[in-house]
Amino acid sequence: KGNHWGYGKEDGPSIWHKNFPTADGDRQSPIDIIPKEAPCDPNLGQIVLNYDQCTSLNITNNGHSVVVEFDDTDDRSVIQGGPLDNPYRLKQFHFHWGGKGCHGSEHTVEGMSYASELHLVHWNAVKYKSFGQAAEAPDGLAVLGIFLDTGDDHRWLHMVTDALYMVKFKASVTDFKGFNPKCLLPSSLHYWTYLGSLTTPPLHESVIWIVLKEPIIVSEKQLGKFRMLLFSGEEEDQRLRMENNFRPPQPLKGRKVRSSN
Ligand SMILES: CN(C)c1nnc([C@H](N)S(N)(=O)=O)s1
Ligand SMILES: [Zn+2]
Repeated sequence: KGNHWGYGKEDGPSIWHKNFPTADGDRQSPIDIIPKEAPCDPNLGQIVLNYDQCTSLNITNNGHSVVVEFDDTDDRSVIQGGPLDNPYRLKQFHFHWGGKGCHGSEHTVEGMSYASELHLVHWNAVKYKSFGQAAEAPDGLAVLGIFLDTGDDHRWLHMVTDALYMVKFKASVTDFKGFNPKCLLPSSLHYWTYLGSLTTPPLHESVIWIVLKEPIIVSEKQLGKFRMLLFSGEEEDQRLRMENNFRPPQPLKGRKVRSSN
């Protein structure tokens, strides 16, 4: 069907342009970040995350990733500062990861990919009335990208991985209250920023990307739990393991990447 897409040979990133022509646009994401070509911009302030009043609602398997959704009916949890002219409301976060032993981040740094990448998706509720409207505006969304590298167990990620068995199948959802994603941040908020897009269809070119330089560390065991998720629904006969749900880097097309100090 027209809006079907996935990460397989027949429906993956190299095919998306057929149903989603924006895939060939001038500000597509992710990209390969080259630090020495991303000069420090002294006008870039620090980013400020006000997540203390955030309200997580549920965790769901949407057939492409595992998503934790938030109550975004008011400005209780926002990101502001840095390249942003307004506060942007937290709507959801999700992950992208690889297969066993393979890397699965979307952004790369000088050609190097990390094991996984966490995206915290925010929208500009000052200028736009809804997420949907913001998602189609050039300054509508702000996505905070955090790399996951492997090493020791992450002390808080278990709160997410312990819930994954409840959302094994596509379209499954379960309550997920009281989770504050502040616990998934690295110690430094230094970042790269550039103008890009959603990395999954419809690939709208509406994202101000803020990619943190410092990865968080999670264990192989914790990452392995993401791979028990399935792309397929409970009623489907094939058991397609959810892994390698990342889009490869896209052409920069003259864009400038800036660095906070
Ligand atoms: C509708 N929302 C919240 C999103 N649509 N596409 C999203 C992509 N997974 S990403 N990676 O955030 O661009 S997130
Ligand atoms: Zn994403």
